[in-house]
Amino acid sequence: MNPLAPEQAVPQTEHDTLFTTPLDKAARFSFDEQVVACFPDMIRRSVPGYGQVLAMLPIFAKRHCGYQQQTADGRRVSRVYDLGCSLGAASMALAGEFAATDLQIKAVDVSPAMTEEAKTLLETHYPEHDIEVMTADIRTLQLEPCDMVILNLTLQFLPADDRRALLDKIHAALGEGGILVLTEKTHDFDEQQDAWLVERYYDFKRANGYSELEISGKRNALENVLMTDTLEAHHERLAAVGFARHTTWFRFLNFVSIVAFK
Ligand SMILES: C[S@@+](CC[C@H](N)C(=O)[O-])C[C@H]1O[C@@H](n2cnc3c(N)ncnc32)[C@H](O)[C@@H]1O
Ligand SMILES: O=C(O)C(=O)C[C@]1(C(=O)O)C=C[C@@H](O)C=C1
Repeated sequence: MNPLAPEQAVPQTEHDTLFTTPLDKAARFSFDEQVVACFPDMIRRSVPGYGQVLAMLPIFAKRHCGYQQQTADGRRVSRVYDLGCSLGAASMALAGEFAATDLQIKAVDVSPAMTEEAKTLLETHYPEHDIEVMTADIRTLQLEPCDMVILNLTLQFLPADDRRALLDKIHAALGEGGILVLTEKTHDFDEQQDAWLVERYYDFKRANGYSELEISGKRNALENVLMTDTLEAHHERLAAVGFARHTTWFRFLNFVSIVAFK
């Protein structure tokens, strides 16, 4: 995939019209069938830099995955976890750049509507690749030894108290030299700076065709569902978990991506 044309990474599907009519104020955002149907369009129009981040994943994998893992049938592969995989866009970005025999991907999501569709998409596009799609809660899932873990916009949906334990588990599963790529929406400590970033983020959504009603409907539905940390809190937590180095390699408004090295 060409990082300069990352829109190729995002499959084109149904247009996101979920918040075009006023909703019950208490309706919580959930990754159900309705979201699945328009998810690629929703995420492309809602997350600044989504395509660019996906496009860099195979580039990072090629530098940091050293075929360190052994499969049940004795092959040496790089094992990658895609945690909170949704429709498997990150897995797809990786599979597209690796020979089928070099990589083993474990894509996990707690939403059965997501994993059902992810399975179909991955089997259709990459029938030869070793990709397992699992419906599971990543908080209780046991991780096998691995070379790379992707948390692309997933940690933000876990209860705050569960985030550290997941990162501890990832750190323990990664082999020496392995990496975690952590992409998140964040907020800024400074209220004024935060307000500016949030306003420009809404401008980004407006520029992508979302109306005021859709923007406020989504904001209400995400309240207490998507809970952001500051960039500093992410780095502090990664340090506490024991990652030797961690660097913010991408930032676009309030969205960031960090790579952490075991
Ligand atoms: C914004 S989406 C992730 C997007 C995806 N990684 C991508 O690159 O297209 C967040 C996903 O995390 C999943 N999720 C939230 N909590 C989870 C949990 N405890 N275990 C597994 N998946 C979870 C949701 O079901 C949803 O599909
Ligand atoms: O914060 C918002 O308004 C968003 O739409 C962000 C976000 C995310 O970061 O995951 C929220 C839900 C959907 O998964 C797509 C994008």
